[in-house]
Amino acid sequence: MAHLTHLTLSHFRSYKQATFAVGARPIALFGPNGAGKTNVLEAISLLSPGRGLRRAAPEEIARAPEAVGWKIKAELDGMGHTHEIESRMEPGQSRLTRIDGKAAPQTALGRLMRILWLVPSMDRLWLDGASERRRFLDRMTMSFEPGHADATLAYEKAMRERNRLLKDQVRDAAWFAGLEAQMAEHGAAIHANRAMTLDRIASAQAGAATAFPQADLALDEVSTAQDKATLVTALAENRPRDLAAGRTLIGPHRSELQAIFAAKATPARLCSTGEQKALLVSLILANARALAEDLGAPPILLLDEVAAHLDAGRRAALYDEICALRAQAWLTGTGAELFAELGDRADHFEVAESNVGSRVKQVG
Ligand SMILES: Nc1ncnc2c1ncn2[C@@H]1O[C@H](COP(=O)(O)OP(=O)(O)OP(=O)(O)O)[C@@H](O)[C@H]1O
Repeated sequence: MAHLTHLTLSHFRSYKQATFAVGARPIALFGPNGAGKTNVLEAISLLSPGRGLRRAAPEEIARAPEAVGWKIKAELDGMGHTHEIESRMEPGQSRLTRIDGKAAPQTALGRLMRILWLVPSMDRLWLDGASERRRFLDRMTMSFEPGHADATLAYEKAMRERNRLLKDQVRDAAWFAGLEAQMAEHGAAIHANRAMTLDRIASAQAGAATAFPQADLALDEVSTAQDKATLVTALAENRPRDLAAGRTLIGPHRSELQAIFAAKATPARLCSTGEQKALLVSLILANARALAEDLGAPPILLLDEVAAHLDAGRRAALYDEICALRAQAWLTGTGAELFAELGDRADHFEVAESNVGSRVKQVG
């Protein structure tokens, strides 16, 4: 079972310096608003590729007012192997990753451990714009296939260049054809990876004894060609419309992830707030179960205020399912509820703000 054993935060947001040791079982962080609970989860999320669960600019994370750069150090126990992971930023430099003392690309983190998260801003996932849902789908996809990140970056790079041609009204057919071939190649890979994710999630939901409602996911590809040959033709044919719009109007960057509350045949956006949250939890748990099956170990889960909008029955089911998964889940909450409901199935830490920055103290 892959889990963190130690976490040290230096000059990270509200933390000047904090170290804590944790076990493999769930970890409950409780404390008042602004104490620094989400900051801990964000630090862990920065041990995976990307900008973390707040999608913050790396320089914004350095502890104000001194802002001398920040560092996160963690020890990972991954099925018998231990690793030391460091993610840091010095002022004026870009983010650096080290694994076992050696510089490593961020993508190496995605292969070392899988981290999934649910944060309160995702409570609006089914209501907000399609780009949030694509991001959600792509994060699930990267958890199954870390190489999905490379395909996405390569596709976006080629698309940005094509968009520049469109904006500047350049009409060089060979130039367009070269970029469209790249977009089609990576776009087809993106589509295939996303389709594999939907299959994996559907079977993980169908085969599980869970109290959470099944969310049927589908990709609306109305304007999106799916294989390389069709996409390259569609991009070429769409050039006049794209030139008029000044940007690329078709491709996997426009796909829409649709979700249906299966038992009610209701689109997620029309469900109640609690039902929408339950669908999200259902997907995260399915993602975690599928990964546990693929890798032989569950992912690390970061669940920020996950209890919000869930009724008591669903909260109890969530905690039971996390424990059954044997995942190292990091949960936050402001009150005694988390303490009472998780009881001695979790290690409890009190987070408090002091004059030397946030503090984390184990209390049970
Ligand atoms: N770069 C930074 N430097 C110093 N403090 C920061 C920085 N970024 C954020 N903070 C502070 O960190 C504090 C803790 O934030 P965090 O989101 O972790 O709180 P929380 O315990 O999750 O609270 P809530 O229950 O309200 O969600 C906030 O008061 C915020 O102002």
